[in-house]
Amino acid sequence: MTNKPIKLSGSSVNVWFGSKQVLKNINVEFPRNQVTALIGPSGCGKSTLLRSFNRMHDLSPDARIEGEFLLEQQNLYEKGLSVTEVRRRIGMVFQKANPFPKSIYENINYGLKINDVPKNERSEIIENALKESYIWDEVKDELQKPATRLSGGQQQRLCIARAVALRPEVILMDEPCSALDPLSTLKIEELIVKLKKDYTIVIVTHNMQQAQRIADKTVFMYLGEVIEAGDTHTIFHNPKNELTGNYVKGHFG
Ligand SMILES: Nc1ncnc2c1ncn2[C@@H]1O[C@H](COP(=O)(O)OP(=O)(O)OP(=O)(O)O)[C@@H](O)[C@H]1O
Repeated sequence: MTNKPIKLSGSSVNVWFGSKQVLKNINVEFPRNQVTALIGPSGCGKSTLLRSFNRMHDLSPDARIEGEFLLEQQNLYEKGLSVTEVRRRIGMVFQKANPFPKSIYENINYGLKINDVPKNERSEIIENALKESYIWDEVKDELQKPATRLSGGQQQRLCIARAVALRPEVILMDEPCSALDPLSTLKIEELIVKLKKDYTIVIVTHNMQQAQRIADKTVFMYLGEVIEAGDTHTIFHNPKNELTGNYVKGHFG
């Protein structure tokens, strides 16, 4: 198990949608500068847990959330802490790349604007974010082109660039490769492994090979609970819980 300090954690987390409880007494820790994979069968609550950390349920009237969510010492649900500030520090990348229907440049510029980054600093930040996300060489001559004309894999790397431009501390990724071909998937995986030098990454994935290729730590969830968490090699090759073993061997899910 890793000895890295904990960057992000959830304690005694319970979440309901209406009367249905979808997360049950979750305790989870994400080490700094590591990639942690959340795995488990469809509907077990992986996305719900991920989204709780950057307050994506704030606008769901039927969502009820209990527990403590900490980014280091910062309580993410503290009264007076704005959602914009939480999301500046905890970026998110979604399953389906979701560029705005604007130029490549503007896709990144927008977040800088709403976070009050001075205008004269933005071009350099945009260039660096595109470089950091392994897409600069492909788009540097057409920054004014609509982002929606990029391929799916390029759009996803642009969305990662959009997240890193704000210098978050954590990047949450919800099945970022599920809509991509194998080559684009490998590029994103390479990128994720590189990004962990600067960011703490939590990724939801259904791809067991992907979890083993990129995650330092893996958390197995089942029916709204964390069944087992540990270093990825142990979870896949020597799990303590029989349910974990059956899931990673593909016996259900
Ligand atoms: N906004 C919502 N309102 C009501 N129910 C919801 C909402 N979001 C999720 N749920 C329910 O919560 C449960 C957990 O869903 P969640 O998407 O977190 O699971 P998951 O493990 O990420 O699944 P998948 O792997 O299929 O994406 C499901 O039963 C789902 O229907």
